[in-house]
Amino acid sequence: MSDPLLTPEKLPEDSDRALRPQSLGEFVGQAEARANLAVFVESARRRGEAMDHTLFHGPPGLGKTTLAQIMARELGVGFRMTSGPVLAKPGDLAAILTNLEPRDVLFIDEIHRLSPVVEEVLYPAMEDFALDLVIGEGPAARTVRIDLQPFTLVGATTRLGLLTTPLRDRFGIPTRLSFYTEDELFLIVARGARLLGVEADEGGCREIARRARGTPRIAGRLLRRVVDFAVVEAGGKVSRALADRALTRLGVDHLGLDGGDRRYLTLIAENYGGGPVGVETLSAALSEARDAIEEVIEPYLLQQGLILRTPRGRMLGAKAWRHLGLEAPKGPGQADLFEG
Ligand SMILES: Nc1ncnc2c1ncn2[C@@H]1O[C@H](COP(=O)(O)OP(=O)(O)OP(=O)(O)O)[C@@H](O)[C@H]1O
Ligand SMILES: [Mg+2]
Repeated sequence: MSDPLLTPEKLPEDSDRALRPQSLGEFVGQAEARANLAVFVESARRRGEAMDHTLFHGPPGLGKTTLAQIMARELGVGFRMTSGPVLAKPGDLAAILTNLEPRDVLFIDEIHRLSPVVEEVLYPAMEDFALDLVIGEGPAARTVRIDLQPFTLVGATTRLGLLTTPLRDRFGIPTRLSFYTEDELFLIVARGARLLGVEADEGGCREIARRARGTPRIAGRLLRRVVDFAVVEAGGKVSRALADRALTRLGVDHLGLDGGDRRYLTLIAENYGGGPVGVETLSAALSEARDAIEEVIEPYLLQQGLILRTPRGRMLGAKAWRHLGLEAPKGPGQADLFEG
């Protein structure tokens, strides 16, 4: 990614632990998902059964991992964590599954990156809490079924569309996470400042929230950087003026866009007349992986109406032209047909 400050992807130095909410009650936003999960958790507890398999999907940094951990804690069960790319062989997954305690939560991050042979192991495990092992080879080979403890699989993915249908269908509770509102991010920033022991006024917290790209992970990261400026230049106090100055110096504009976002928008405006232009073309021109463009850059720009997805490619919305301070070209097929 072009700008490590604004990427919603997890970076090594994110010491998430301090700011990570520990219970559903502490978790801000995603009201619908939270309310539903509270019911499913309570029901599973009362019945003394494993909660149904749950799939979290949505852009990076919105709280998928956090919610999975909270679920285990609220269910009062163990939490095991792995990820699609880490599970190379069927045996890797089988080893984890056979070691689960009853009703444990097994969290598989990036579940869209499971290899097909590993995914095969998951089907009977999810459906019947069983493993089908093949013993022997050739005509003598036979399948032996091993029972597993009942467990809850929690999957997370930034790319729902890349999940196979059989896998997707085995999740009883699919849950979509969406970008946070400014008010929700305000609460998250204010809580973060409290936990970090920093003096931050309402205007300061709101300025950070407004520029956090709808994403709690970015809100936390911007807060830490603004606090650095506050400590060195403002006696440790985060005010609106200090936050504005710090964020502007960090290249984060008033919509929360960073250099990479602006490069993307400017490219479409200046080289492709506002589009439509295909994502492969953009990927080549920006030297960014197509996945990064689709998973990290575009979701927020789409949500903000800065770009539009059409069958022929991406187009700039009227708001993007205004934001770049450029005149939208007139004529059919241009952005003003898609006033957004
Ligand atoms: N609702 C929330 N309230 C407060 N902080 C939150 C909330 N959701 C997420 N966070 C914080 O944002 C950061 C990112 O959350 P998390 O790691 O759960 O995101 P994710 O969706 O799993 O991201 P990825 O797709 O990259 O794995 C964490 O530091 C967490 O503390
Ligand atoms: Mg995660």
